[in-house]
Amino acid sequence: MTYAIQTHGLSKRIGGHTIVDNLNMNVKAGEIYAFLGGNGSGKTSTLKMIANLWKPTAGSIEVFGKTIKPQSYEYLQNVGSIIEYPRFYERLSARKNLEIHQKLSGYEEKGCIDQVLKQVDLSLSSESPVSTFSLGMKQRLGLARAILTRPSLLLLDEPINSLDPAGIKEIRSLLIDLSKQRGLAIVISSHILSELEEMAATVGIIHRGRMLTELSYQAISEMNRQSIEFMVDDGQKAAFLLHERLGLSKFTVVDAHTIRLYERLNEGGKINGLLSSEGVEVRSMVLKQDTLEDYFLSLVDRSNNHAGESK
Ligand SMILES: Nc1ncnc2c1ncn2[C@@H]1O[C@H](COP(=O)(O)OP(=O)(O)OP(=O)(O)O)[C@@H](O)[C@H]1O
Repeated sequence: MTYAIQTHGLSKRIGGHTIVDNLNMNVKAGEIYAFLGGNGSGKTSTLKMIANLWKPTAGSIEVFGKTIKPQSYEYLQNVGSIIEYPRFYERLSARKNLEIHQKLSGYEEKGCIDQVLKQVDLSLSSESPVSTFSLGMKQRLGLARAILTRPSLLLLDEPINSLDPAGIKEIRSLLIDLSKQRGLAIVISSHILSELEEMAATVGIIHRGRMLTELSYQAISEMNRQSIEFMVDDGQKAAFLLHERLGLSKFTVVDAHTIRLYERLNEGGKINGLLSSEGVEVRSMVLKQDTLEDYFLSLVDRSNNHAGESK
């Protein structure tokens, strides 16, 4: 397995506060990786360390198998990034901004500016000053600049959160295309789960500087399953009946009164009937869609409770 990024025990302390805490991140080459976490959870700080804008306090980072040192800058030729807000020479045109970037990075390939402008759908506005661009256009120009030198890894810090739904859709399909066409690994940080879960092969969830979990797409799809949630007076007895009488196995006992069933969803009435006839009181029966959002919130809850206990 080739990894675009692996961090090992990565930590950052500033002013006595640990803002990235022993973080292990694993981004495979060529995949889209959603880096999810609430405000202030440490996403930008992590990306800054991967881009060598900040030095870690502890731990290490490998990019395509090479350990990053404070003086390593060559690897950045292979890394495009938009960290925090993309800044441009506002009075200059989009094309001029890209020409300057091309010159500074020493990347000579002819025609690449036209190609990326086309890819981000800015060909028609390429001669207009950037100051006349909407936020969405600036985000797209930022992407054009980040992919201009044909990197194998893109680091995008919240590239979609300030866009309207149409803009989000556009950027999302552009990123999926880029990843497919160029085999780019893309790390996208966000605090909006629903926008990323459809496109990401892996999701990493960060909270208070710690990686709570990394999930594959397959695990995510399983999480997006439909289920029937039964609220009952006796969860154990209900579970016994489901298993022994109906031969069901795809269910989870969430707590003493809650059972979530993932099979034979069109037979809810019949199952309800059986439970009742065997003396289990069914208080409610609801069709549910588990989402990554639910999972994320439960992980954060668990982590908060754990932090509370260890104080
Ligand atoms: N230069 C700095 N000096 C001190 N503390 C900082 C600095 N930069 C960030 N922090 C703190 O580190 C924590 C993590 O911030 P970071 O910007 O990495 O989070 P984030 O997940 O990107 O948040 P957001 O989604 O709001 O951008 C926050 O508590 C923030 O206040």
